[in-house]
Amino acid sequence: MKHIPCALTIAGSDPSGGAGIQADLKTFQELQSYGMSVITSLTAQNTTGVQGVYHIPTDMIEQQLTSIMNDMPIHAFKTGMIANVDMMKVIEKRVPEINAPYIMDPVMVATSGDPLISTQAQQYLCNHLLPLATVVTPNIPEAETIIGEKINTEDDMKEAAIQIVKHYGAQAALIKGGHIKGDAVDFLYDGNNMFTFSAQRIETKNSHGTGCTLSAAITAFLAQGASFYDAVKRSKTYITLAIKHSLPLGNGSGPTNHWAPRINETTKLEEIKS
Ligand SMILES: Nc1ncnc2c1ncn2[C@@H]1O[C@H](COP(=O)(O)OP(=O)(O)O)[C@@H](O)[C@H]1O
Ligand SMILES: Cc1ncc(COP(=O)(O)OP(=O)(O)O)c(N)n1
Repeated sequence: MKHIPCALTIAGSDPSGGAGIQADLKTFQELQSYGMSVITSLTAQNTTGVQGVYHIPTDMIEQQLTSIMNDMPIHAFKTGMIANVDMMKVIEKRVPEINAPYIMDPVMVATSGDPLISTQAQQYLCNHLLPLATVVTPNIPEAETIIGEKINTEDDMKEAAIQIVKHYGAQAALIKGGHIKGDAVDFLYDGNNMFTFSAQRIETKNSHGTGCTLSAAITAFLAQGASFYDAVKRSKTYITLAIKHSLPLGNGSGPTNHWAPRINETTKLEEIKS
């Protein structure tokens, strides 16, 4: 039987389907990796913001992980919303045992401005989980929180990527440029080289879940054995298409379109899946 790439997400649930676990599983499926999930928190949220949160007890988070690890292969995994230090301790213990590329989306605050993790958890994430990450994918506000400095320019973004690798010990850092004016430019530093991934900015308010979707795509491609560079390049193509065809749903910031590569863009689909 052909190798079946298996990708796992450890994250919070977004019942409106644009971000969190739901975005991750849709992305894994679209990009042809088998998707699995461990749910850390249930949020009540929609395109306008977060209305409520219920945290899954840590022993149940651990049990979900155990069930998967005892029975299923994991070729790459990502984390998203990990709301508190106790949850982080469970994940920290399991990362070395999973022994696969670890993509960390350091989710802190939703685009709506609603906080998704506690202040102590932000600190713990920087000091304990970041050093375990194969690649960490902060947006600009998250990168600012990690390094404790403002980021205003593309040079600041590159400097942040270098600092996160050198100071916090992540193997690679991808700083995403969604929250800065101009083209949507992301920088990847892998400890040796700085790579630039650029796309024209698409004028839309419907960008709910862009970060979750991008990191899930990187996870899906790394599960298939892609190199770092290829995984990020193909993921950037995917997220750009997903934003280009984003969906005007809800009264706030609508979701990206996870099936975008199938919309009259067959050449793009080949480009992503090759
Ligand atoms: N309006 C846009 N047009 C094109 N690409 C975008 C746009 N907004 C964000 N992106 C891209 O989407 C990805 C996620 O970035 P970002 O929005 O910064 O993350 P997050 O959702 O974590 O805040 C990045 O590749 C970024 O460059
Ligand atoms: C459950 C959950 N996890 C993560 C996020 C943040 O998603 P992100 O892709 O960073 O984008 P926005 O939703 O902030 O646009 C979330 N909202 N919910």
